Amino acid sequence: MSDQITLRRPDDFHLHLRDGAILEAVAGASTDFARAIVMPNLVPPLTTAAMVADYRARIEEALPEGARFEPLMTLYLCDDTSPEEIDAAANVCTAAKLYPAHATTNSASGVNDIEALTPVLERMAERGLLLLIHGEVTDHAVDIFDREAVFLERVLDPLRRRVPELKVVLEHVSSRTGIDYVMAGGENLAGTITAHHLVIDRNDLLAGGIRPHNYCLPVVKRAEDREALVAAATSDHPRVFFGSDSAPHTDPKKLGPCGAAGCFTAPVSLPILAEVFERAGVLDKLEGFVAEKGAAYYGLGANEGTVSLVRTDPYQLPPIATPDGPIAMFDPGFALTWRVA
Ligand SMILES: NC(=O)N[C@@H](CC(=O)O)C(=O)O
Ligand SMILES: [Zn+2]
Ligand SMILES: [Zn+2]
Repeated sequence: MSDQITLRRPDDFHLHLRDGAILEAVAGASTDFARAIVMPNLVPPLTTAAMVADYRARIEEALPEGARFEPLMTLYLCDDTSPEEIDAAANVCTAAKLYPAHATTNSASGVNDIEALTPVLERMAERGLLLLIHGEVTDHAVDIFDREAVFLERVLDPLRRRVPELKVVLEHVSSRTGIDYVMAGGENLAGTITAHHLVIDRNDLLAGGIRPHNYCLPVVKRAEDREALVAAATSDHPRVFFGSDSAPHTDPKKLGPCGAAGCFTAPVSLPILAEVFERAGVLDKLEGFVAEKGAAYYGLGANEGTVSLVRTDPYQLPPIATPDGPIAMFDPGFALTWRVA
């Protein structure tokens, strides 16, 4: 049993850094990662290349002195996005993000008519921008636990047939159906998996008392779904890789009568992943999941340098303080025994 793991510096292919005081508070929490795909669901959302460029400058400003961390930027697609905006975005963005309108946090300005977006998606394919997707339908008649599976047949499959040359990432895959679909999807479809979807299921959200800090979207599902995600993450599949979806909200936002969706995982992601891969008996595959496969799919070079994890006495991390209240650290339900050196 090894007591140290050294990996090529990893990437986080789905991260929320927020803005203002929360950005200040959390920017330093992701700098074990060399790069991260930064989500555009701010208030207001980043619907133009100019807004993205300004936000990128605010992130650089908020990073700790000397941090080696490259934010990879994304454009927020809406019904009004034009192919010309894609041309402009190609200079500052790595990808564009599709939120079905009202699917998740700050998605009210997302896309209502996805088919009408086809010329925009075609331009993205020409420009080499990836399409990142929050893959849930918003139809109230569809049970929330089925919304990812229904999205695949109603929305994603037709979209991929309309624009087959577009590189797509189904983000934060949460179900067996979803990950099976990704793994069978061919070379222009990939999936990201979070740390929290690998360690909690809906019992951890709802059994024995409701735990708002375990509430995220897509909502965590059955144990068998979690097991399918662990099997995929720890496999050799080339297009399944890590995106934390670390999504900080202050406790006043999480604990109200209509609590916000999102788990703050950035500081604990790597220790949780080490535990998951160790339990699966494949610690040697962790580097592929966090530092190789995603970069290859995105067409990015491999990172320079390494990060080490060392085995340690069980520990927990405290919340992060902000002027608007604490941001609780995601609790995987077991004590962490790996620490970033
Ligand atoms: N995952 C979440 O539960 N929340 C994210 C939005 C998202 O990624 O869907 C957030 O911005 O808070
Ligand atoms: Zn999402
Ligand atoms: Zn997210």
